[in-house]
Amino acid sequence: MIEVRHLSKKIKSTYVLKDICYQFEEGKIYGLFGKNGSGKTMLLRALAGLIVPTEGDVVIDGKVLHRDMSFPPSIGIIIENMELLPQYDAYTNLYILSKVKKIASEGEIRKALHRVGLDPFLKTKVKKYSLGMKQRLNIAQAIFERPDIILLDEPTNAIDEEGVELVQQILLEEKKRGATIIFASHIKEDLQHLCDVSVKMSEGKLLL
Ligand SMILES: Nc1ncnc2c1ncn2[C@@H]1O[C@H](COP(=O)(O)OP(=O)(O)OP(=O)(O)O)[C@@H](O)[C@H]1O
Repeated sequence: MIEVRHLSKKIKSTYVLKDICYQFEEGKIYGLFGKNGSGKTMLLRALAGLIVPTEGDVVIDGKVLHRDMSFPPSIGIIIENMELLPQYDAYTNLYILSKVKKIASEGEIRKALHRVGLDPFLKTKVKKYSLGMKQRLNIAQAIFERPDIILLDEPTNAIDEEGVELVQQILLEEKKRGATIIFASHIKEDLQHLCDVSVKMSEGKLLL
């Protein structure tokens, strides 16, 4: 379970997150919706431990981020401006990442690529990928180690219709596995129907 306690973030003199209190329950899909600049990415960054709150806490399974741990121990994430390693192919990108935690086998890496609709044996360097192919690889990167928490910022960005269906299928499969999924989107149509809970954000606040 992820508990957000009176979370605020001030950048320069502006609060971009304002006193957010919320509990994300295990094994559910949450959609954060809201206009550009409403704070969705910032909230995902706070949940991932990528920004330190100005006030309040993020508590994961009873442990406070930045006090008891630096980052959530089991997390997969797509965040804005993610950088893949452009000079390598898709498999090598995930293979290099897999050496950090040593959770995923080579077979599991190829399976993750297959799940997002990429050819697991394609030797093309990622720098030659289309935007949609890069986004598919981002999704594979977020799920291939079967994390407990999956945070996805605009997961269907640049993805075609067929790809969106794959993303939908993957989210449902990951939920079935027990993962807690929180995604942010400013488009309601493609993923909202999968959400157990849809939450609206506006001006740094959750509208509940
Ligand atoms: N590095 C930064 N420095 C200063 N302000 C920032 C920074 N990053 C974001 N902000 C501000 O924080 C607010 C929330 O931004 P955030 O990126 O979380 O919005 P969002 O809801 O994800 O928008 P989008 O749908 O465009 O991705 C915005 O007002 C933005 O200008």
